[in-house]
Amino acid sequence: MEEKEWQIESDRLNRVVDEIETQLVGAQADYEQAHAETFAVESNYGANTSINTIEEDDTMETNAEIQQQRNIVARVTETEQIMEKIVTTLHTLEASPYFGRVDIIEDGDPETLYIGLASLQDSDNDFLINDWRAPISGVYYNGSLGPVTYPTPMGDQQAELTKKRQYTIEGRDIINMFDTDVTIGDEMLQYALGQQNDQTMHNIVATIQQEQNQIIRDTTSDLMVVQGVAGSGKTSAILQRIAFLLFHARENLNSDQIVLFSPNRLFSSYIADVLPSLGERNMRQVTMSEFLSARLQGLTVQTLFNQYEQDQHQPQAIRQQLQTAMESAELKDALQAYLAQLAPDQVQFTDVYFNGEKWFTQTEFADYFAQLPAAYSVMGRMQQTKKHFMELLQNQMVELRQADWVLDALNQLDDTQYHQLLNEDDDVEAFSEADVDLDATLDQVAGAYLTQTLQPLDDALYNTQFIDVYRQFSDFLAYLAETAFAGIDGKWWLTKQQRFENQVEQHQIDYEDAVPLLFLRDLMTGSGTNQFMQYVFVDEMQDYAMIQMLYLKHAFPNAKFTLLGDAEQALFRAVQTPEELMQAYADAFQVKQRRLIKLNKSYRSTQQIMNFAKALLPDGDSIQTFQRLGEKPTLKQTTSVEVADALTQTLDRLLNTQQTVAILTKTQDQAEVVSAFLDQNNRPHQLLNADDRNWTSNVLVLPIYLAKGLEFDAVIGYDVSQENYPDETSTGLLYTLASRAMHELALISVGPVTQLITKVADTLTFLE
Ligand SMILES: Nc1ncnc2c1ncn2[C@@H]1O[C@H](COP(=O)(O)OP(=O)(O)OP(=O)(O)O)[C@@H](O)[C@H]1O
Repeated sequence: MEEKEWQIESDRLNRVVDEIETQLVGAQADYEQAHAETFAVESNYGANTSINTIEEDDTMETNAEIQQQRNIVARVTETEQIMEKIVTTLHTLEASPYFGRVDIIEDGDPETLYIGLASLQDSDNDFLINDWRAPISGVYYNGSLGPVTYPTPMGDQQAELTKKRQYTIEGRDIINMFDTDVTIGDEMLQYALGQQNDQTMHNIVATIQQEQNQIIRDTTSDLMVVQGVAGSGKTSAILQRIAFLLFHARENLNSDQIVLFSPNRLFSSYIADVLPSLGERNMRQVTMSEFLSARLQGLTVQTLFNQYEQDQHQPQAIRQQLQTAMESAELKDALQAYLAQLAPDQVQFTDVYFNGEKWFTQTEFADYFAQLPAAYSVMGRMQQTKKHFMELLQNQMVELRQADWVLDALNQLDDTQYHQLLNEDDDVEAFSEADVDLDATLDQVAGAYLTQTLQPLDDALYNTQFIDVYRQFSDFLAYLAETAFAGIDGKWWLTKQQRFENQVEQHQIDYEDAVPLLFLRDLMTGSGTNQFMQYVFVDEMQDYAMIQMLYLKHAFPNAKFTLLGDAEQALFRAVQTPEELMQAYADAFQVKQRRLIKLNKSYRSTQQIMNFAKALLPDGDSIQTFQRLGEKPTLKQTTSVEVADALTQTLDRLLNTQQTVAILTKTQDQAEVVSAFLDQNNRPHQLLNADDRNWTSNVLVLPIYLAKGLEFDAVIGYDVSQENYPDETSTGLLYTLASRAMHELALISVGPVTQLITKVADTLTFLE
């Protein structure tokens, strides 16, 4: 580019940074003032609340005052947070003010817009930088030169795009800059992708590709399914999409209303920096096992990974069939059919206890339920039963105000406890009148005491704990036996029932049973839904069973769903085509607006690594690779005697040029073997398992399934032998393994290499 052009850009950059620095001085001062104010109010608030609580006559006044003080604290804290955010944003912009520019002609007027991580206005309210999420910024990512449109509140606006320029800027220095005419050009991407991995993911806003942009900027789909090949930017798209949604619905959406189901715990820390780097708070994150455990308190839910490890030891055909049946969408139909035919005497009621004694008995619940009209659904009758017993409890509480044990208990209270109970009654007027009448006061305190003391009972009723869900589920399994569900002989269902009962006795539950059990409970009781969640994201969707997806839809009925995954990376179940998946989800979710997006271009790995990974797949040809060159992956065949040496040599070689090296194994047991080899040879490393949330070492040993969604500079695939990867069912594992590597891949086989790899030998370099 001409020197003059550089000069113009450089001058402008300097002016923008000057403006940022000026604004920073002001913002910093405002922030410090806000901080001082919060501190002053908080100190004051603390002092005020401690004065009056002992003086009983002042109690009411203090309460009102506390409320007022709280409001003040909330207000000043909010101001402080806003100021802090402005300062942080300005610091971010100072480090790199913008990365893109578009020149457009709109209604005959030329306009130049600069695009960065956040917007910046000067004192005349002119935009010096536009937020990458602003509607106009869309043309930077989407449009080729020529006519473009972008959305405005008044409808689509037409414009002519005459220039698109990209920059790499550090502070006041333009490191690189070039014009491009189509989408975001290769040079910037080359640079971004050639970097070494520093253990956490980065945002990609400077180089978002057109096809990724569709996912990020979609605001209308109720269900979006993204099938994207390994390294195509699915996870990146999720995170930038969240930042985009938070920007667009700032008033109506906050990050607590977005949840991401992530494949494993390591992944959560891997992506933790992306949203903060974009000036947003992280969404909620949970793995499926964590989500289920939270809903099944008291039981240890087996994880998907335990299930996988267990299957390695006992791949029994029948167990597999039972599992598939338990995970199918049809199981939900079976649950509904079961409930529809459930006779009152089959409902498994249980006693509700208080202080070790039965308060309401199983028979009372059963009798009440049985006399309700059978025309109502089980759920309807159950809710009526719950309502009835909750009212009954309320009435009992009124009667019990005079009971001896209650009066005795009140006599034991000291003054503070007594007054605390009085204060718990938030009906202020009733309290002031009651104050003059001793009997009424006592009655009121007794009422408050009972409400507090019997709260666990109220909770138990509210949570329908009068149903024994485990016995009910066992009965459901018997029903599956009777109906030979999924064409499986009843005797096998009975063995499943037996296993379930044994497990529950040990406070455990199989992964595949957890969702059906929760579904049964929720369908019986009308519970388990969260109306507040607005967006649900599921990464690695191919690892979820259909029944689990249905359950998520049930649990978050108001949420829009974005499901992302790669059918080829299916480690735990059979591969499905994207169209099949979309159809299945769309039928199951019954949504109006749905969209299927396919990402076929892979960005993570060098072309050589991807050529190998693609070759492993039957339809690998459809995967496009990004032109970034490296060495061919290597393969070394060794023996069980020499493997430890081969491993250490390979590791040492890779560490010469790469920062992070992951040794990926098929199972956790093999990871332990590898770790022992490295220990013997004094190679520092970290062995990871399913409970780990983060890592610190630059040499990691872990099973492939825990590396899902992650990436490393170099990967060593440990023991790619025929014995370890015997047939096509292992293709997904090898493909996932290979596609975790950004720059280098080395494979080691103990004994003969798997045929899955020998047939693609030309994509590899063999080492002696
Ligand atoms: N537009 C882009 N600009 C820069 N880097 C990108 C872009 N798209 C993807 N990448 C990089 O490619 C790598 C893979 O992206 P990401 O992890 O989002 O892919 P994925 O589809 O979720 O992969 P997988 O399914 O294999 O886990 C990351 O390092 C990401 O930063």
